[in-house]
Amino acid sequence: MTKPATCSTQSAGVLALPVRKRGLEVIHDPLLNKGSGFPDSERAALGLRGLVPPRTVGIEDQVGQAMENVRRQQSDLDRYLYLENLHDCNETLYYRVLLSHLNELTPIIYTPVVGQACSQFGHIYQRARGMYFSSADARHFEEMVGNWPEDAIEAVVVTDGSRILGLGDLGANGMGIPIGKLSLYVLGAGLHPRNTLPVLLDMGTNNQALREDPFYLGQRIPRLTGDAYDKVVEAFMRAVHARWPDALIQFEDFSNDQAFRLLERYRHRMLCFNDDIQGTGAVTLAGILSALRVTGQTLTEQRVVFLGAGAAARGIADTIVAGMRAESGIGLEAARRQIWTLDSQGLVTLDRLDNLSEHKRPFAQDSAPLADLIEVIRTVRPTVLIGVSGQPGSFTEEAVREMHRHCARPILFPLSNPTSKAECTAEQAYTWTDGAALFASGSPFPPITRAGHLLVPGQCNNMYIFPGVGQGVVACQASQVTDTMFYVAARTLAGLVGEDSLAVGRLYPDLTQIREISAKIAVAVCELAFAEGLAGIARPDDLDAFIRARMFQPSYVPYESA
Ligand SMILES: NC(=O)C1=CN([C@@H]2O[C@H](COP(=O)(O)OP(=O)(O)OC[C@H]3O[C@@H](n4cnc5c(N)ncnc54)[C@H](OP(=O)(O)O)[C@@H]3O)[C@@H](O)[C@H]2O)C=CC1
Ligand SMILES: CC(=O)C(=O)O
Ligand SMILES: [Mg+2]
Repeated sequence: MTKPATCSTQSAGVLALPVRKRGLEVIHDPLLNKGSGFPDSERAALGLRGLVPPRTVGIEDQVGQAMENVRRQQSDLDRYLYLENLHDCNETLYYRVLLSHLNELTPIIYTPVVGQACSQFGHIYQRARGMYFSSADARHFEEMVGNWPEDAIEAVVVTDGSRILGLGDLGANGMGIPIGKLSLYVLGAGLHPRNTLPVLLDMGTNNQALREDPFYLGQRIPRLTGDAYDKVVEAFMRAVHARWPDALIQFEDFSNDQAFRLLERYRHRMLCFNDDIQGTGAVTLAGILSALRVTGQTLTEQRVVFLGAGAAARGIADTIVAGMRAESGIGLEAARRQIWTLDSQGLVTLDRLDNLSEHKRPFAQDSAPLADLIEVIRTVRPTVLIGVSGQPGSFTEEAVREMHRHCARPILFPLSNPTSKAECTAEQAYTWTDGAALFASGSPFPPITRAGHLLVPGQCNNMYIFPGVGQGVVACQASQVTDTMFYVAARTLAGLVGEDSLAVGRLYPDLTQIREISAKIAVAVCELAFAEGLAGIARPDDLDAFIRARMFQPSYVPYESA
C-alpha cells in the first residue's frame, strides 16, 4: 500500500519528494507524471531518459499547449473528454490549467457540461477513476476499501445516481458528479488530489432506457428500496469509516426519499453532510443577503416562494429561517410563515398534510389550495422567487412580470441545473423586469448589456460553500459537520461580495476568488469547531496560516530517487 507522499530533503528551498517508482511507472502515475516537464536531473534519477521528448517544457508552456487543445475541440463534451484525459494523465497540470482558467473551464468540468457527460457516461467512458460500490458486492465492501491505494483519504463524495442535477435517475452514470465535485475541492479549497475519493454507490436504476443501453456500466436492475437499500448504505459507511475514520463523507445528488433519512442517520455518527440540502442552503442565503444590500431591506421582511419542495428547497428554506431568526429574533413558526413552497401538485398547504412527505410539512401554509405559480405569486406577492424544480422555463414571462408588478427589485434565483433545466435564463429575467431583477442561477449565464449597462449574472451554486466547509472540518478534525457551520459559511461568503460586484448585479464573488473564499470559510468553520469543542486538534496560533499551508498548489515538486 502506498504511504501518503511526504517531501523529505530540501533543494534550493523546495522540498524534494522521494520517489520509488521508475521509468514508465512514473509517467503512468497521474499524481507523479510531469509529461514533458521532467528536468534532466529527474530523467537521470528516475530512469526516464528516452521515455519523454528531449526538451523539458515549463509548466506555463504546458498550460498554453493544453489550452490550445481545449479550445480546438469541436464541442463542450469533447473539451470535457480532453480535460478528463489530462486529469487521468497528469493531475498537477490538470489543476494548473483549471486554476488559471476558472471561468472558462469550470462550466466544462462541472455544471452544465458534466450533466452531458453523465448522460452519456457509458458511451464516453475511457478509464477508471474513483470506486464503485455495487449492491451485489455489499458483503465484500470491507475488503474492497483495501483495494484503494491511498491511506490518507480526507474527502469522499458519494452519489447513488438517483437525482443527478435536474436530470433524474442516471444510475451508475452519476459518477461524473463526485469526480467533478472533488475537482472543485482541489481547485477551490486545495485538498490534495491524492486525498480525495469519488464514489458511486450502485443500487440499480429505475431509468429503463439506461438499463437497456448496451453501453450502460451499472447493474441492470431496478433500484433497491427500503431495508435492502439501507443495509447496503450501512455496509458502505462502515467500510469507509473503518478504513478512513477521519474522512469527510459528502452525500451528493441522492433523491429526496433517501437524502434526508441518510443525513439524519449518519450526521452524528460520522463526519458527513448533504451538499444539496446544506451546501445549497448556505450559498443561497449568501446570495439573498447580497441582494438585500442592494435593496436595503432586511431578510425578515422577505416573502419567499419556492418552485420545488425537495432537498434543495428544504435546505435553503431552513437556512433562510435561521438567518431571519438570527437577524430579528423572530420565532421559528413566524419565520416559516414567510416561506411558501410549491411541489408538482401546487402550493404545499395544511390541507395536504396527510399526504405530505416529512420534509415538506414544516413549510405547509394555512392557505386555500393554489394550483400554479402565477396564482401563488398573485396571492403571496413574493420578493424572492427560487427555482429548485428541475422544470425548465417554469418561470414564465407572465410569472416574472406579475412578480415585478408589486416588487421593484425581484430577487430571482432559477437554481436548477444544468442550464437546460433552469427555470428561466438571465436574459429573460432581465428583459421581463427591465433590468431590475437581482438574479443568480445554478449554472452560469454570460453577462448582458442592457441600455448601455453591464449586468453580470452570479452563480448561486454550492461550489462556493462545500470546498471551504470540507477543508475546515478535515483540517481541524471535527467530530461532526453542523448546520451552524453552513450558516457561518453563508455569512462569510456574503461578506466577501464587493461593492464593485454589486454594481454590476453580481451577487457572488467572481470564481477566480474561490481559493480566497474557501480559505476564509475554512477558517470560520474551524473557529466554530474550536469554540464548540468539536475539533480534534489543538487550535493552531495562526489558523489562517494553518489552513493556507494545507492547500495544494498545482506546481511540480522536485523528485529524488527513494
Ligand atoms: N444551484 C445549486 O447549488 C443547486 C441546484 N440544485 C438543483 O435543484 C433542482 C432540484 O434538486 P432537489 O431539490 O435535490 O430535487 P428534488 O427531487 O428533491 O426536488 C424537486 C422538487 O421539484 C418539484 N417539482 C417537480 N416538478 C414540478 C413542477 N412542475 N412544479 C412545481 N414543482 C415541481 C418536485 O415535486 P414533488 O415533491 O411533488 O415531486 C420536488 O419537490 C435540481 O435541478 C438540482 O440540479 C440542487 C442542489 C444545488
Ligand atoms: C449543484 C448541485 O449540487 C446540483 O445541482 O445538484
Ligand atoms: Mg448536487
